[in-house]
Amino acid sequence: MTDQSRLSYPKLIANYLVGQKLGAGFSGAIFIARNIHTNHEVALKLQPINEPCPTNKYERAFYPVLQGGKGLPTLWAAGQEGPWDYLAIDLLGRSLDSIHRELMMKQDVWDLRSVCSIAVQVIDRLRTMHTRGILHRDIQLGNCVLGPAHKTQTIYMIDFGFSKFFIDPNTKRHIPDSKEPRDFIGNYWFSSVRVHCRNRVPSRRDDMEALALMLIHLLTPGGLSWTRNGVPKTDEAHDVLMREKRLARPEDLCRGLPPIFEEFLRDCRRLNFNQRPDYERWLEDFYELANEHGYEDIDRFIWPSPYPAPTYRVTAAPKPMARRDSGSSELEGVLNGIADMHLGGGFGDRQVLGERPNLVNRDSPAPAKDDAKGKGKGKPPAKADVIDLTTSSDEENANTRAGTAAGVRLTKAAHLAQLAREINAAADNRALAQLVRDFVLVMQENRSKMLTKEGFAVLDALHKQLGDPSVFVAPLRTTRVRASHGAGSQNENSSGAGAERETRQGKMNKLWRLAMDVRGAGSNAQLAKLVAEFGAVINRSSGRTVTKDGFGFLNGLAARIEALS
Ligand SMILES: Nc1ncnc2c1ncn2[C@@H]1O[C@H](COP(=O)(O)OP(=O)(O)OP(=O)(O)O)[C@@H](O)[C@H]1O
Repeated sequence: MTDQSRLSYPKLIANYLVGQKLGAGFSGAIFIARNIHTNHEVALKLQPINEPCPTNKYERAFYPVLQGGKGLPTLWAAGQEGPWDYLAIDLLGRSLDSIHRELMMKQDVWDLRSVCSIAVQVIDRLRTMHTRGILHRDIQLGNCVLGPAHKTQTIYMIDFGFSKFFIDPNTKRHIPDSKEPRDFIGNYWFSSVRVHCRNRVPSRRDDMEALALMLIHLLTPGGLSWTRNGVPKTDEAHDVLMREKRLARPEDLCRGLPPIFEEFLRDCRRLNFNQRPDYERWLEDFYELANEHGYEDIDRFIWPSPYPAPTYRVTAAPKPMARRDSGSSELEGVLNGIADMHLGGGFGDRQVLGERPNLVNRDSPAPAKDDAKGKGKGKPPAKADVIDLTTSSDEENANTRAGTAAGVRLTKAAHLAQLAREINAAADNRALAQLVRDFVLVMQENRSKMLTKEGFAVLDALHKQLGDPSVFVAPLRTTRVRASHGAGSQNENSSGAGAERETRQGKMNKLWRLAMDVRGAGSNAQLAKLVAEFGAVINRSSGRTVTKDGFGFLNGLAARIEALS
C-alpha cells in the first residue's frame, strides 16, 4: 500500500480538472473532478501505476458489466496518464458509514425503517451484481453510498477493488471451491465467518452474510462486539477478533430483534458454495417487516429518517453455561443427553392409530379457541426451574423454551424432536390431540415461528400416525420446492424466481381452506391428507413461518383428532 501522505496528486488528468479530495482508500485517493470540455462533475479515483495493490485496474474490468444496473455507478472514463491510473465515475453522495458515525453521536442504534430500506436496496444490488456474474467481496457501510443529487434515495454500491467474476467466462461455470490456504479478502467487520475465520473461497452466500452482519451491526448498541476495539494491529488481536466472530451465535447476535434478522443470517450460512441466495424471499420478508410496522415505500432511503426513533435493539445475551470450546464438553454432553432422553415413556406398544373406518363423523368440533384450554396439561414448568441447553450456533435449535416434566429447558429443536417421538408412540387419538396442542405451544412460545426440520419431523410423524402407521410414508420434507433450497437451485444459472413459491395471499387462502376442511374431516386418513397439505403450504411459503392462520389450522386439527377418538 502506498503512503498516501507522501503523494502529490496532479491538477489535471486526461480531460479532468482535479478538485477537492473526497476520501482516501486502501491504495489511492478520490477527488471531485470536472470535465474541462463538458463541465460534467465526476468522482476521480487516482492511483499510482506502480501501486502494489492496483485496485483501479481490477475495478475497470467490472464497470462495463455493471453499467445500467440500478444503484451501480457509471464509469465515464478510465486510463493511465503519466504515473497515474484514473477512473472517472458518477459523483455520489454520503456513505452509510459517514451517516452511521454522525448518528451514533445521538442514539445507540438505527431506526427500523432505515435498516429495512438498506436491506432491500443492498439485497437488490447484490442480486444485480450476482446475476451479472460478479461478487462484491467487500460489503461494508463505507461501500454503500447515497446516490447523486437527483437520486439521493437510492443506495449505490461502490468499490469493486476486491470484486471477482464467479462465473468463468469460457466455461460459464461457477468458480471451484477450494480448501487450500488463501489470503483473506474482505473486511474485518462484516466478512463472513467462512471467509474470514475459515479461509474459504468467497461466493454469493458470503456477500449476503456480510450484509446480514452489517444490518445486525446497525441495530446493536455499540455495534457488533468484535468491531469495538478498532482494526486489529497485531496477529494476536486479529486472532481474538476472529474467535469472537466465529463463536458469536446468531441467536445472541439477534436477541431482541424481529426473527427475520436471525433467519437471514442462518440462511446465508446454510447455503452451499455455489448456491443462489433466495434474494426474492428476503426482499419479500423485509418488505413485509416494514409493512407490519407501517413503513411505506422503503425502496426509497429517506435520510433523515421519517421515523427516527429506534424500534428494536439487540439486547445483551446471557452468559452461556457451557460453550463448545470452553473445555466443558463433558458437562455439555450430559446436558444434551438429558435433552435427548425420551421423556414420553410408557408407549412401548405397537401403534394403534391410523385409519378408523368405524368412526362417526361428528360435525361439532370444538372451535380453535377452546382448544387452548387443553394446554394446561402439557404446560411446561416455569422458566426459572430450567437449565439452558442451547449450545449450537449452526443448527436450527437456537431458541429456548421451558419444557418437559424433567424440568430441563430444551432447545426448540430438542423439544420438537421429542414431540415427534411421542407422536410416533402415541396410543390413541386423545394422546395425539394433546401432542398437537403441545406442538402449537412450542411453536407459539418460540420467538421464531419458522418451521424447522424438526418441526417438519413432527408433521411427518402426525401424517404417518393419522394415515397408516404400519406403512412407510414418504417424509413431507422431501416434497420441498423452495426455489433456492431445492437441488435444482444448486446450479448457478438457476433463475430461482420462485415460480412455485406461495404468495402471502395464497398461503392465507390455503390455510383458511384447510382450517375449514379440518372441521369436516370424517376420518384420521382425511386428517393425514390435510396435514400433508399443510406441510406443503408452509414449505413453499416465505420464511416457512407458521402464521396465525397456521395455528388456527393446528388447533382445529387437535380438536378434530380428539372428536374422532
Ligand atoms: N463515486 C463516489 N462519489 C463520492 N464519494 C465517493 C465515491 N467513491 C468513493 N467515495 C468516497 O471515497 C471513499 C473511498 O472510496 P473507495 O472505497 O472507492 O476507495 P478505496 O481506495 O477502494 O477504499 P477502501 O480502501 O476503503 O476500500 C468512500 O468511502 C467514499 O466516502
